[in-house]
Amino acid sequence: MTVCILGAGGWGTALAAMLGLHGIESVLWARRPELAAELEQMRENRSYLPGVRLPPAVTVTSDLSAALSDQAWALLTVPSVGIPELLENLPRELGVVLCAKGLAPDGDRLSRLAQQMGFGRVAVLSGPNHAEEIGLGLPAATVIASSDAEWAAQVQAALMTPSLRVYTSPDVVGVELGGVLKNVIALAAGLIDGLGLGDNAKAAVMTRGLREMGHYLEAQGAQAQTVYGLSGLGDLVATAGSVHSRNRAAGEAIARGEHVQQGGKVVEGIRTAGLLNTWAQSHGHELPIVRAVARVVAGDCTPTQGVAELMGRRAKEEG
Ligand SMILES: NC(=O)c1ccc[n+]([C@@H]2O[C@H](COP(=O)([O-])OP(=O)(O)OC[C@H]3O[C@@H](n4cnc5c(N)ncnc54)[C@H](O)[C@@H]3O)[C@@H](O)[C@H]2O)c1
Ligand SMILES: O=P(O)(O)OC[C@H](O)CO
Repeated sequence: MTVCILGAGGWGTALAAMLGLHGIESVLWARRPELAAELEQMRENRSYLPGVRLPPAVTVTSDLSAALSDQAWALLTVPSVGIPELLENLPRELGVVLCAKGLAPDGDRLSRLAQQMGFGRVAVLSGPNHAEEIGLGLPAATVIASSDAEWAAQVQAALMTPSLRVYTSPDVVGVELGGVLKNVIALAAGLIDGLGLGDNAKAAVMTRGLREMGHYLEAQGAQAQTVYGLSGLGDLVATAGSVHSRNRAAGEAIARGEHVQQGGKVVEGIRTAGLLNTWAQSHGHELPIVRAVARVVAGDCTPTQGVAELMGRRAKEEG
């Protein structure tokens, strides 16, 4: 079989390269013909994943219908802002595996958006998976979540290789939102790094951040234990502590007073922080770290003021 991957940024390229390393064929769709041509020719995605070779088993195209030819399902690896438009252009009978770690424009889950748009088979793929490492074939684990267990098992079998261990889960909400929220907490961890506040502060922000993730996941109907799995705690650890993470690096850059460019490599946590903060305020929930990050990235307070606000919250039980 040929795995269909829609989106030729770092993540789509890494998945194609990893499958190719193990002799599994894939077709990688890039929206821009010039990027597709460059990838086909150079066998490397120098803009989004430099240093990772595209094995011969990877075919690149900018023709969406050609990429979808004879495909029962596809991995959607474009950033969350591009998902609505991409879904619009896909046949509703296609099984869609959402790989973006962000939210729909109205703050809802992308998997719910796909269902509302009429897709019958919807899954999410999420876990501690830096493209830079997956693309080189370094060992990693991830989770495919869908309410359709039989189909999830098919996708699991298609993606499982000696370098990627794929688990299934029925908890779409929990797996999807773990990957979404960890980006905001990783941004907070980057702010701590950039301010030079030390390991204790970073441990505090990650641990209290995990609690916020759990609070939000439960409010959205996720299973309680999912936040402690690969897509929650696992991805938080991988992202908040990584040299590869764009979210952590963005926090560090903001704390140093640098401008974070939007439009290059995607930093999902920036947009997510605002959407989650709006939700928390309108629904009367406390997500203090999310709120602090949202305020900092919106320019409503400085990183130092954000930390002071968190430290000055009322005394309470850990819970
Ligand atoms: N990079 C990683 O390590 C990684 C791992 C797991 C999940 N993710 C998630 O995957 C998603 C994509 O991340 P990435 O790292 O591949 O991004 P990236 O910044 O490397 O590349 C984004 C790519 O998407 C393209 N694009 C942008 N808008 C588009 C649209 N409307 N339609 C089609 N293509 C569009 C861009 O041209 C570019 O090729 C994000 O939600 C990210 O959180 C990334
Ligand atoms: O580079 P980031 O911060 O978008 O993180 C990439 C992946 O989500 C890590 O699992």
